[in-house]
This record gives sequence, C-alpha cells and structure tokens, in this order.
Amino acid sequence: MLGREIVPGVHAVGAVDWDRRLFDELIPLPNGTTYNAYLIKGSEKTALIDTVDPSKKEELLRNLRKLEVRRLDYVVANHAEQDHSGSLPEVLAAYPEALVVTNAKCKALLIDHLHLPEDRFVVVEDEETLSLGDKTLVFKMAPWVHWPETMFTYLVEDKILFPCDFLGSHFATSELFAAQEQEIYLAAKRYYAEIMMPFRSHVQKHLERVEKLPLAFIAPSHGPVYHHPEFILSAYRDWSSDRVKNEALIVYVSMHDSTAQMVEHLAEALIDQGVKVTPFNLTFTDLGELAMALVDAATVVLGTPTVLGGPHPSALYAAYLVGALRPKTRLAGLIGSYGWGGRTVEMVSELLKPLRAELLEPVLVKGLPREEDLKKLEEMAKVIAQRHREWELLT
Ligand SMILES: Cc1cc2nc3c(=O)[nH]c(=O)nc-3n(C[C@H](O)[C@H](O)[C@H](O)COP(=O)(O)O)c2cc1C
Repeated sequence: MLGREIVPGVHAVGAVDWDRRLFDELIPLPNGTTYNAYLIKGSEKTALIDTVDPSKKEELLRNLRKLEVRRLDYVVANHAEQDHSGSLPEVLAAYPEALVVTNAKCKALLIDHLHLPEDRFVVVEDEETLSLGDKTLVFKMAPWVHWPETMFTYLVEDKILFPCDFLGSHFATSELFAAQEQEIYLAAKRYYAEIMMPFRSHVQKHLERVEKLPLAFIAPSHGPVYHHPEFILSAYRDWSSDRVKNEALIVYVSMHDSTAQMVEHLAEALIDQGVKVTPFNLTFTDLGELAMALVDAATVVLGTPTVLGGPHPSALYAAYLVGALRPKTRLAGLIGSYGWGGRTVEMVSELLKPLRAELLEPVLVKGLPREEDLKKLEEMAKVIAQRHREWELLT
C-alpha cells in the first residue's frame, strides 16, 4: 500500500497481503488481508501507529522512505501481536531516535516476544495524551479485544480512531476507504466472529466508550478505513448485542450416512416448524463461515457418529471451537449414530459447557435411524421451535 493520505498529515503506510489464505494457522482468509500502519506528521513530531507483519517489513520501510520520513519520534504500539508489532525491530533500527509508546502490559509482552530494549519505551496510561505539535494523540486502554494489553489511539484534531484489531476486517483491497460496503460487512462480521466474539462483554464496553467520541474516521489495523464510522459501529452493536435470531445451525459429520439421514430429517422438521436451518457439513465447512453463523443463531445442534469411543474427531474439534468462540447460542443439541457404545454424550456436553446454553435431550441411535428415532428428532424440532417462540423469535 502506498503512502496514501486520509487527511492532511495522516497517511496509511501499511501493506496488502493479497495471497495470505490462513491466519493463526487456523482461520481461513478468503479475501487475503492487510496490515495497516499509519503515519501522523504533526508540526513538531512524527508518529507511526503500529507496524506490519514481519513478512511485509520492507514494504513499510519503503512507504516511509517514499514519504521522506527522515525522523520518527514515536511508534505507537496498540497491540503486541506480531502481525502489528513484528516489524518493530526493523523500524527501530531504521529510526534510532524513535521511542515505542505503549502501556505497561504491552511493553512487557513486546520485550518477551521481540526482545526489544527497555530504554526504547515510553509507557502511557489510560487517557494520557501525547502532543505532536498541532496534532494530539490520546491513548485509551481497551483490554481483551482481543489480548490483555490492547489499547486504542485517538487523534483529537482529525477525529480519527485507531482501534487496532477492534472493528477490523481481513480484506485485501487497494482502496483506502471501505467503499464496497456489502463485501466489507461480511469480512468484518467474519473477523468479529473469529477474533472478537469470545470477548463480547468487553466489545460492548469498549464500543460504548468509542461511540461517545467525535468520529470522522475509524482506521483499524486490518482492512479498509471506515469513512462512515456508523457503518461498522452499528454492525458491531448488532453482533455484540444479546439478541439472537430464529436460526438453528446443524454442525455435523457422517461417515456412512446414518447421522446425515438424521440431520436431513431434523432440518426438515425444523423448517416445518418455521425455524431457519443451516447445516454445516464439517468435511468441507469453512470454519469462518461457521463462526459467522454462530454470531446470530439461537440454536446449535451437533451431529456426530461415535468413533473410537467418542465423537468423530471433526465433531470434537468443532465442538471445542464452538465452545471457545462463546457465541450467544441459547440452546444446544446433540444427535448421532453409534454401533455399540461410547462416551459421545459426556464428551460433547463437557465441550459445550462454555456456551452456558440449555442442553436438549440428545438423540443417539444405533445404526440407521428407525421410525421411532425420526419421531424423536421431530420432538427435538418442536422443543427448539417452542423455545424460539418463548424468546419471541418466532410467532
Ligand atoms: C473407525 C470407526 C470407529 C468406530 N468406533 C465406534 C465406537 O467406538 N463406538 C461405537 O458405538 N461405534 C463405533 N463405530 C460405529 C459407528 O458409530 C456406526 O457405524 C455409526 O452408525 C456410523 O454413523 P455414520 O453413518 O453417521 O458415519 C465406529 C465406526 C468406525 C468407522
């Protein structure tokens, strides 16, 4: 990304990673991503907000050279994770006068992760300000979106919030601003689901604080800059709210079709009851799609055969992820087929505990489902619809 101007004196100087397809060796990136860094030239001092993934360090340094940055007074580190901080060693080497401005927790993490020297830090507290001359930065501690040391930086005169990962999206684009709102909405929802959803109560709290600021732009560390901040704020309000939707996700795997037949029957019964259904066959599910669906769905049902004494490993993995992402799911179920016995119910119930959802009576059948088993699935669908009605999701 070239050094492009958001407002006079504020440039985006990060990099686009068009080809990256996996993040944290876990999260699929269908749209690539960007690592955003921002240069702020005040009348007296110059600051860089965050750096880029180490794989793109040369691009960042090139962008700074293109803007003829000969002196860098400060590098603000909003977050210690390596995709933002990983180029700090090179930036500090290229600009020997630059000091890293961050909070005490982030300083400790940066020293642990990057072995940066103690004497290159300036430690700031919540609401502390830093003057660059005609531009003023205010630091806002925002722990747990998504690490304990995260903070936001606010540029007072230009009303720009730099919230690092918060409100961001994995979306590679050459455009500076979030013009393709439909695509960005989905990319930001995917990002929220994968990264922010486990910290929903913190998201709500930080969102409230951000909403009180005069905002002309929100410049996150992944994806384009929001020139209409309300677009992303209202989306986050919705996603992080306590509201759920009239939708049941059936997350399943089946080796020999028995569980698949149960899934099909449950799906039909739910549709008959007026509940929206989305099945996710784990053999080819993009986990990001599943995470996105978990943002709103009132109910999740896991479908798995018993394999080697427990759930199929794909279902085990999915149940662990669903629990770890802590969506606002209110109702959880388990269906599946087995041959002789095992601990599927106990193991899945344990993995789903973090959801704090009501657990439906499991429906586990021997081999292919029989008429009476299909009836039990219809009963399950009725209970789900009944709960959705009680929560006024369904009339
Ligand atoms: C590799 C493998 C391991 C299995 N291990 C168990 C087991 O430990 N306990 C059990 O009750 N059934 C076990 N089964 C039997 C399956 O649970 C049973 O065939 C079930 O109907 C398969 O469901 P599906 O058609 O949805 O794949 C195993 C099957 C396979 C292929």
